[in-house]
Amino acid sequence: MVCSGRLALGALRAPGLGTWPCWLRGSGPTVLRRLWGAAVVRPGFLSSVEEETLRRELEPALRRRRYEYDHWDAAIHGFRETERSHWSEASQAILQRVRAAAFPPALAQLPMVHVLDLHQNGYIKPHVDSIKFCGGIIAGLSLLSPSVMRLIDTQDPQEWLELLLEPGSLYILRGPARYDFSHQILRDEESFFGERRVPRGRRISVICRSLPEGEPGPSSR
Ligand SMILES: O=C(O)CCC(=O)C(=O)O
Ligand SMILES: [Fe+2]
Ligand SMILES: [Mn+2]
Repeated sequence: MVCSGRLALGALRAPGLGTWPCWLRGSGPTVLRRLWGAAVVRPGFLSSVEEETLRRELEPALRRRRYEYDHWDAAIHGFRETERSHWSEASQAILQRVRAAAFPPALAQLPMVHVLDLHQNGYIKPHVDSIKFCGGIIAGLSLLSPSVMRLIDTQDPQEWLELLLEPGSLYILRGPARYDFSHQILRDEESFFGERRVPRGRRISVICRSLPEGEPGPSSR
């Protein structure tokens, strides 16, 4: 699915596409060219049954926790989170699909999956994931609420890209999108994708990451 004529981004042509897809918008052709293949969204990656499978499995563990707000220097506000290594068979199959879509077969991955529950008034400030805890690829599923993820070039704030993350979508950040740009999730008041208002409700993300570089993979332990 492409949305022709909506982007006003000049004559940029993505490989294999007539125009840029309608879930990405950016400051201009340069950023789109730089991040093509590095910041990827796959809308409808999950079926509604798969989304419901994950949600139902995660809800009990999340509900036991309280939303956290009070860390003044923290990147994330209004959230609760958990990490999970044991999953039902149905969820394992879903996560296997995510891993296959996002990671080259030989790349070592963190066995723990990060589950982040953002309250409807929660948000994520611009940050770059620490290289101590995260390798070169981040892959996240979004459940429940749509949201806008904004990437900003850490060297040049004029260069930005926005990702529209619908429930059931998968996003992948790698290469320059992982290291040269910060990422954030907009708070409800600022949650617009161009002209389009994207009301932010509660959002759950399920995030797989590759192993930090220099960290011995499971096979070499
Ligand atoms: O919720 C997301 O999809 C992103 C979370 C994030 O940026 C992080 O935990 O570092
Ligand atoms: Fe992050
Ligand atoms: Mn975290």
